[in-house]
Amino acid sequence: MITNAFPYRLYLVISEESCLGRNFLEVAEQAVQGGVDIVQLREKALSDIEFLDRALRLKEVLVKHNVPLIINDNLNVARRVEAFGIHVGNNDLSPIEIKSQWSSPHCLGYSIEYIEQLNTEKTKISDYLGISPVFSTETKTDTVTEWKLNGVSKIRTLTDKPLVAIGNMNKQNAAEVIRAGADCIAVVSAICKAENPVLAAEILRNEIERAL
Ligand SMILES: Cc1ncc(COP(=O)(O)OP(=O)(O)O)c(N)n1
Ligand SMILES: Cc1nc(C(=O)O)sc1CCOP(=O)(O)O
Ligand SMILES: [Mg+2]
Repeated sequence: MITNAFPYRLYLVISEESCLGRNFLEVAEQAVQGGVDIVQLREKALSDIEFLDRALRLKEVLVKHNVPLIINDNLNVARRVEAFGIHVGNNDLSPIEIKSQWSSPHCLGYSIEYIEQLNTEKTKISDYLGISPVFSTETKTDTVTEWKLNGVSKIRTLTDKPLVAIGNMNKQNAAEVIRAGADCIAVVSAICKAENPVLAAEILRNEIERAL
């Protein structure tokens, strides 16, 4: 469920390469203008120095709009950029390590790929959970469980943590995924590959709001 610590509804996960050759900073700012209220920088192929450079530039844009920055996977970059938080999955630095190395109140997101994860210490100490993936997607293919709507509902019955739905989320399915129990919708393609990222974010935001 939504908390004061995680009040976000529309979550952009962005990388330079997802933006079809456009400037990713402009795409991020347009997304925020359309209603994105939290942004994750996910760069899988850059060096730490390059990742840090992109993160610093993105943070400069987001700070103007009071929108928090989450860093994917890389705790060094997250610390150096003084990010709001970090998102990790089962193949990354463990949430327990992160909490011990980077004190609260930083926000820790953790991907849920197996139902059994809901009973673990890693989940208990995380600030939000990524439902990974709700629907399979070409953007990330090394996934395990396609949760679908009934998976979202099942996870909802087992935890009060804020739930972020990710994986092929778009304007056609956002409302039903919220109604199934997600609190927040995370997207790459639906905004980064949209002809008009402002409009794409506005439509997604409206779909979310109408389902609440
Ligand atoms: C909001 C959100 N949810 C899930 C993920 C996936 O994280 P992970 O499982 O660590 O996979 P990679 O993104 O690192 O490939 C995410 N990034 N964001
Ligand atoms: C970054 C990420 N994580 C996923 C997961 O399942 O954990 S799916 C994904 C990519 C989502 O991209 P799109 O909105 O283009 O489907
Ligand atoms: Mg990861």
